[in-house]
Amino acid sequence: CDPERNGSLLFVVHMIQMLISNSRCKLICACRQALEEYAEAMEELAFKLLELIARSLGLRPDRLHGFFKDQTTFIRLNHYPPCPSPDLALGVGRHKDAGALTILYQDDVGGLDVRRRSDGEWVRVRPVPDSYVINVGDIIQVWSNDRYESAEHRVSVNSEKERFSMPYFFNPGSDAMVEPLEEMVSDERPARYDAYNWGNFFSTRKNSNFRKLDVENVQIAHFRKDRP
Ligand SMILES: O=C(O)CCC(=O)C(=O)O
Ligand SMILES: [Fe+2]
Repeated sequence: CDPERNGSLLFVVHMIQMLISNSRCKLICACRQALEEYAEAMEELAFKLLELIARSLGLRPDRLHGFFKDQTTFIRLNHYPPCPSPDLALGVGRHKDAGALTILYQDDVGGLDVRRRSDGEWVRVRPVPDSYVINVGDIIQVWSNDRYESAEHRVSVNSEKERFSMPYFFNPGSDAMVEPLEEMVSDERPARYDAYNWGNFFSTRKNSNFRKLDVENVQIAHFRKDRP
């Protein structure tokens, strides 16, 4: 064993390790920067959508802004590998988005299904290039006292193609108490929900959101005043 040769081998290994971790770091930094820029653009869009929703409810355009001071907004990067038996597996189990708004980017593979209210059928959301799918979440359903509805959806997998999607979940601060807005409540249409704390609701929900459950996860229906 030649200590000099060993030393230079170790040096080469060390250099390779440095190169690998350096390029990994560069990749992570580039990815981080792209995501930060994306998040900024999404936030701008989310506030515009929030204003449109407020207007559609006859409210001041900035009526809902205050709830988003200490946002718990996040982005998820979803990868659904191909599955040889798509009938036996789901990419994401049925659920409703718990937050205020979801701005979903999906590639051209398709797999998002929305439950049609009239007959309970699952309907595929056809991917449209250069466009987003906007989900109204549970919070807007509650704020609007059921004028808006959070749609149930799921993701089916594809037998041949992998699929990518990137939802931006626009959520209020964890201290926010969610309840029907006073402007949405009247003698003819009393508040349909009791107030709940968003932070507690979300931490309970996210622990089991995407598993196939025998029992229903926490839902806004549990806060309905007319629940059985
Ligand atoms: O991948 C999708 O199209 C939707 C994913 C989804 O519903 C979610 O992450 O909440
Ligand atoms: Fe979702």
